[in-house]
Amino acid sequence: MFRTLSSRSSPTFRSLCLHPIRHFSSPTTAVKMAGSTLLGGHGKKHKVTVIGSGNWGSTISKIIAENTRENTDVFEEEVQMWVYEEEVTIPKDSKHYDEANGDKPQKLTAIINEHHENVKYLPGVALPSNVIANPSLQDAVQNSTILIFNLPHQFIRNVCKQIRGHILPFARGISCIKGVNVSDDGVSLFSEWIGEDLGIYCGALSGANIAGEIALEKWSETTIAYAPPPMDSRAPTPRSMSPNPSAGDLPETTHRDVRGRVSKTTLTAVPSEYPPLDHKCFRTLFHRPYFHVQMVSDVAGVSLGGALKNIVALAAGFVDGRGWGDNAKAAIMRIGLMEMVKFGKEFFGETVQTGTFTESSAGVADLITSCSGGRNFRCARKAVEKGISVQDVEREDLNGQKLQGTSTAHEVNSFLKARGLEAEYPLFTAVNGILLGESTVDDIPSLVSDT
Ligand SMILES: NC(=O)c1ccc[n+]([C@@H]2O[C@H](COP(=O)([O-])OP(=O)(O)OC[C@H]3O[C@@H](n4cnc5c(N)ncnc54)[C@H](O)[C@@H]3O)[C@@H](O)[C@H]2O)c1
Ligand SMILES: O=P(O)(O)OC[C@H](O)CO
Repeated sequence: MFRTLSSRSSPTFRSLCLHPIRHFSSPTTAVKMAGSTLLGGHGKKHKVTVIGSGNWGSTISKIIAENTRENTDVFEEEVQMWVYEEEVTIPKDSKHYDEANGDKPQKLTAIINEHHENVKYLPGVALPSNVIANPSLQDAVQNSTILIFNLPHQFIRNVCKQIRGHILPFARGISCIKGVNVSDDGVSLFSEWIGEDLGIYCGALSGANIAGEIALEKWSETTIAYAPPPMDSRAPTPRSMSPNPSAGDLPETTHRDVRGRVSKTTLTAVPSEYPPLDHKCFRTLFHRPYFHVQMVSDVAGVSLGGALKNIVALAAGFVDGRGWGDNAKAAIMRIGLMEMVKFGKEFFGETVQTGTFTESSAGVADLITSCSGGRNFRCARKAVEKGISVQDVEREDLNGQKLQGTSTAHEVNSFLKARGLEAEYPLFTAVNGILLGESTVDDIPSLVSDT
């Protein structure tokens, strides 16, 4: 059913492996050197906005604000964080609970700006005071050169609609969203969808990144995929400092999309008054001693890893909830990883590197962590244990946080079904069938068996 993956020693395998950019031996030194020596000396600084403030959005805002504070020659210290405004009651067990206010609901942005804590989506974690919660999308993105998209994928379309025409034409994005966009035309990644919709270049961040652990500064790794568009590396940065596989002989305003085609989006170059937006700059923005960044250029592989592993995590939760133990979970991960690679190769072509799935944090590592303790896994496990739907568990247990696996399973299934390819992806198909009540967990072994 599947093509066999290349053996470790084969040239094909070697050429597909990742070649991370290794910059410096110590993370702290890296931040300092990159900020003061390599990126500084430009007239303007980058302003950063994080669009989204959930569990991961708040954690990423914390990371970024710590780094903008340490690199004020490159970035404006203040980080705007767009918050989907809601009225929130501070929980009684929170240190910010105030007897005088009691259970009176308050605006989430006001709570964050006063107490420097997102009491609803990241309770108990102090945010740096340079994270500014902003309920206005258009105000939050104004004059920002770096836009970090970090919200559940079901909301991104509406958010992009609201900011279109209100961002700098030369802004650049990083999508931290784990999901895929399916339409009649096919399947697209949020990084490419955002880029095309807003007329900017957008890379992707994904990894074995359970937000709660990183917010507590427990060590983890992540992968950032960013292929700087040619016009950015031509103007301010010597080519040798900005690895750029998308360059070549393209005209000034064009670049290659994640599938290796010449993009229809016309880009505006980042003016040379700003420090160059390249791998070093993004590493400086995201890397912390407890959050290690690997820079790559495979945007499709990184985005697909983050999206598709959520379907596999649901399957892992199903078999765990059924009480089948670690062997069954390992089988789910093995089959899931193969379907992820197959999907990437089949629909995103040769630009997708197998090594992104098999070697990076955005691939196999995220699969393992998500199948061990992620929300999709936990909710699916509980649903089977209690005999209720995954959506019911999500509503009851997650306090407004959103699962990405359920909608991704449906979206990927409708894409495969329309092409008559459901049987080629038996695990993805089984998960969708179980969510719809058409199959049971007991059916999984026979559904995924290729013998
Ligand atoms: N939480 C994690 O551990 C984690 C880690 C890595 C990646 N991710 C990915 O990050 C992305 C963001 O997830 P999260 O965990 O930060 O979110 P979340 O599930 O914790 O929070 C839900 C967010 O959606 C917002 N929201 C609710 N209704 C909305 C609306 N109508 N319009 C816009 N926003 C609305 C809420 O305000 C809240 O910020 C997802 O794609 C997720 O897969 C999450
Ligand atoms: O909690 P989940 O299932 O949304 O997964 C969280 C992260 O994506 C794990 O890397």
